[in-house]
Amino acid sequence: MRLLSSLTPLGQHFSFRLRIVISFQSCNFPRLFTMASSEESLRNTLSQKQSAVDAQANAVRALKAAKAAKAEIDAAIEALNGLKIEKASIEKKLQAVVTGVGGDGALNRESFRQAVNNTLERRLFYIPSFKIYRGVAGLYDYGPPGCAVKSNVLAFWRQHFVLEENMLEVDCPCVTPEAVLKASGHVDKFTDLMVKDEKTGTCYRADHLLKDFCNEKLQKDLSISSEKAAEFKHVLAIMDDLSAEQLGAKIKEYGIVAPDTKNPLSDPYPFNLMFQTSIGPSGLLPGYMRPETAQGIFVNFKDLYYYNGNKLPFAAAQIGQAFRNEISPRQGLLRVREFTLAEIEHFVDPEDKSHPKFTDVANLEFLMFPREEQMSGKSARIIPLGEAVAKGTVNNETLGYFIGRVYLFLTRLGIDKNRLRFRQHLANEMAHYAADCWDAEIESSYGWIECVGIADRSAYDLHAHTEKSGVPLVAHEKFAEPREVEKLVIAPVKKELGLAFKGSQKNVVEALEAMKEKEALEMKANLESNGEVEFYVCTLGKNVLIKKSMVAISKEKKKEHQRVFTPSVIEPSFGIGRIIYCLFEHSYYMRPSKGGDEQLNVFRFPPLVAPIKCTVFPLVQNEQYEQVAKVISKSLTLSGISHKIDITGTSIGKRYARTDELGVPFAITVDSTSSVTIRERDSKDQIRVSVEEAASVVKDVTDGLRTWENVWSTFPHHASAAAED
Ligand SMILES: Nc1ncnc2c1ncn2[C@@H]1O[C@H](COP(=O)(O)OP(=O)(O)OP(=O)(O)O)[C@@H](O)[C@H]1O
Repeated sequence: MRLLSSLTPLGQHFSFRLRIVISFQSCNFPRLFTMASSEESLRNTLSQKQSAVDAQANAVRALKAAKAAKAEIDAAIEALNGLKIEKASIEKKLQAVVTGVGGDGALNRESFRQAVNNTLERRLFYIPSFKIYRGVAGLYDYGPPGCAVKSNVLAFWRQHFVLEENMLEVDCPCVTPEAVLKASGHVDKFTDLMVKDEKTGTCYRADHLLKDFCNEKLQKDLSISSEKAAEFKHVLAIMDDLSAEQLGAKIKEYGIVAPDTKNPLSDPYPFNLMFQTSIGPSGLLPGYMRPETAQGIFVNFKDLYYYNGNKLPFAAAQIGQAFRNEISPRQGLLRVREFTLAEIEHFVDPEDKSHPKFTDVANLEFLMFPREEQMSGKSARIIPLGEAVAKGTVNNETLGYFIGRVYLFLTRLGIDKNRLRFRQHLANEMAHYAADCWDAEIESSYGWIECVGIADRSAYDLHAHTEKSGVPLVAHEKFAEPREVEKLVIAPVKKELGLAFKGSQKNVVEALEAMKEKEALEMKANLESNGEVEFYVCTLGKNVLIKKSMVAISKEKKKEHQRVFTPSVIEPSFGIGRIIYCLFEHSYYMRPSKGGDEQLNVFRFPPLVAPIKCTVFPLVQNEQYEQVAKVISKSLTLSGISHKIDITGTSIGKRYARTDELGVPFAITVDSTSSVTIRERDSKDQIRVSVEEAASVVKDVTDGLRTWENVWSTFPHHASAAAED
């Protein structure tokens, strides 16, 4: 019994069963006792006791085994939980890798975007155009603060580029005759592939649907195999190479349907993005709304070159509206149908693309994403600009110079340098004539967005307009001494060619004249040895047989006084709306109100771009304070500082919150007739200055002549606006 009493509850359970066995057998003792001797009886009792001991020992062993098993089970459960945690963390990491943000990034991005956009629309930074008529997709109005930000961005653009680089600014019409855009290639090639919902007729950009499908699979479907993931990545990489047929085949293969209705889609077909019009009442002169401002500069090259004293290099610049009839405008200001472009066309000698001021930017270091690194699946990394040009990653110094200047422009506006990268175009993204292209991409809640394209377009545009207009858009290099040069002369014999090729004679003549020196000299050698040669005429799409009598090829020596050449063009092209939207996102943050019960919106715009630099508040509604506020307002006006007086009777805390939401960097509060406080938006710190000094202090800080830290240490101050409520 001692043994039993020392057992655990499980042991007692076993012992209970044992006791039943014992008592059952003891019921039979009296009858057995009469039939057996006392020895036998004792033996029986002993044997029964032995059985009981054995049973109890078994029970103890079973209990021990159960205990060991329980420990094992606990350990297994712990291991399972550990594995589950590890799995969740790997899932998060995978999500982070594919989305580029935290594991729950998609949700954060969306709620962040919603918060920014609610504030932007509520405070009239920008709003859908024609809202009372239910709006039109892809058209937006800038309201007062948005307009002010835009005009500040453009003013800084003019300062940073036109003024500091001595550029020639022009302003050309938006309505452009067809001939100009035919020459530039826009009439024939400025297209996107479109698909239609077969039932409703709603249009979509075919590549966007395929891109969205692949991205969604990669980002949200964690169950796809690594082979499938590689396939989707490959499709994304070759997207720009896909023909209409290939794009259509992929859409069918993946079962992509109309996103809004799930209806089947038509085959993709090209849609020209230009808005067509006709110029004048006759309707006989077709025209388009320009899709870019650049063409206005190219067609004026001759006059601008003359204006510049017939000297290269020089740059012309233009700010203006561009129009693109986007198939499916989306993402707010990022893809719209009318937008402001600021473009620079820098004309340079193709044989000398060095830049005298390259050393000014060579030491800049920032995120670059060269073509090779993209192809090998690596990430953008920080590269010194000087190194990128020296190693040939960036094609030439002038292109590199503009990349550096664009970096400085964007970061001074307030774009976060850690969310800005320069991505080189892949070979399939570049036009065949381009020497090199880099996009300044800014990361927003929509991902990485191309905001500035910086391209070396070689001589393509000027060549094209020379050819179509018949006006040579060329530059001259005058030699100090005449130079003897050997020139290749290709003289097709039109009579012979006409007899042989009849209607195709013109194609053959043009192809012969377009031969490069190496090809022409090879033809000459072949004609001399064989008398005839096979020649591929690209516009006919076939070989023709050229005989010796059909063309004369020679090299002649000539004295030349100048070199005539078509300049190369390096073009930085800024989408102002995209830059502004990214700036809104990079500047926005929320902070708790003083009581902590509310989240307040703030735009931390640098003074340079802030829509209003300063607000003036009389602390309470009172005649004397309002008079002081008017005096300060007058001196701010004289100093050229944009500002606003807020004399509403609301609490000072509410008025601060309202201006923080507009991104106003400074607030002057009139709380006496001799001195006032100036509060800085982000730190909420305040200094006390005399009424007479207030405007000049704000001006010094907004103009960047003094820092806030400097004025803070100079004037009496106190931290974090105790009186904000
Ligand atoms: N629909 C648009 N809405 C707003 N900005 C645009 C639009 N299309 C182009 N931009 C801006 O104009 C700049 C120059 O235009 P570009 O022709 O190089 O763009 P793109 O390569 O056609 O742009 P995307 O590929 O995004 O359509 C771009 O870097 C971008 O900032």
